[in-house]
Amino acid sequence: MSYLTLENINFAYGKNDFIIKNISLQLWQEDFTAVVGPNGSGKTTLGKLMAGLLKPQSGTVAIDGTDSSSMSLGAIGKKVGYLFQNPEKQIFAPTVYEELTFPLEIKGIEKKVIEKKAKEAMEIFQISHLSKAFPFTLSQGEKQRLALAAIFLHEPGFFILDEPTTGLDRERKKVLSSILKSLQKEGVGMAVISHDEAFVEEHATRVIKMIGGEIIGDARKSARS
Ligand SMILES: Nc1ncnc2c1ncn2[C@@H]1O[C@H](COP(=O)(O)OP(=O)(O)OP(=O)(O)O)[C@@H](O)[C@H]1O
Repeated sequence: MSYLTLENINFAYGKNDFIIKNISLQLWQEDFTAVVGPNGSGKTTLGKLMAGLLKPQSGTVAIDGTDSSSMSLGAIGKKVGYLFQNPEKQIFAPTVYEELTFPLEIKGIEKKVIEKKAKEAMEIFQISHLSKAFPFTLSQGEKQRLALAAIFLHEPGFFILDEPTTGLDRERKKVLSSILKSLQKEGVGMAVISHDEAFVEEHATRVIKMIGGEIIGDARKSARS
């Protein structure tokens, strides 16, 4: 079964023209899907619709078999993690450690379990040495790995990443690439909005091309396993 299923989606910001025009799309966890296309073609908007952050004027988005219009944002967050183009948008706490532990505390999870989970996430995302740092002083790559670690703690089955390589040097890109590869090995689905052709070439098993709010290409590079 596809993990994300969009059917006849139309979306406009307020009273403006439609930005997304009658898109139907199925995304599978087994794929690493890249969404490409020129600036303004609607990639970010489509990503936010997939993640339930925007609601379409018409059409449906089903997440893991459930119509997302009947799901709370919290319930959606457990299924789909969304990395914003600017990771600063999703960082709130005074330290890296608290950024990771706070959402779990609100959930009422036991302190020892929280500590273990946060430590594990910091190791995976290579930010253990920054545990006590103020998140806003981190580099772009570190902020991004922190945002990814925070998403990871919700254990979503699918990640949607908006331009994840922007502002990363070659080394940081390598770190990100290996993290995404190991997440995918564990069965987490990936959809990446990207202008980075080398990154898309390296990772994507499927490439969706958008122009003017429509899908004009959908090519699979390797068989879905
Ligand atoms: N909050 C908003 N309110 C009104 N219009 C918006 C808003 N966000 C985006 N748009 C418009 O929607 C269109 C599609 O934008 P979107 O960001 O989805 O495209 P994109 O393909 O991701 O572009 P880029 O590659 O530049 O990030 C653009 O014309 C943009 O100006």
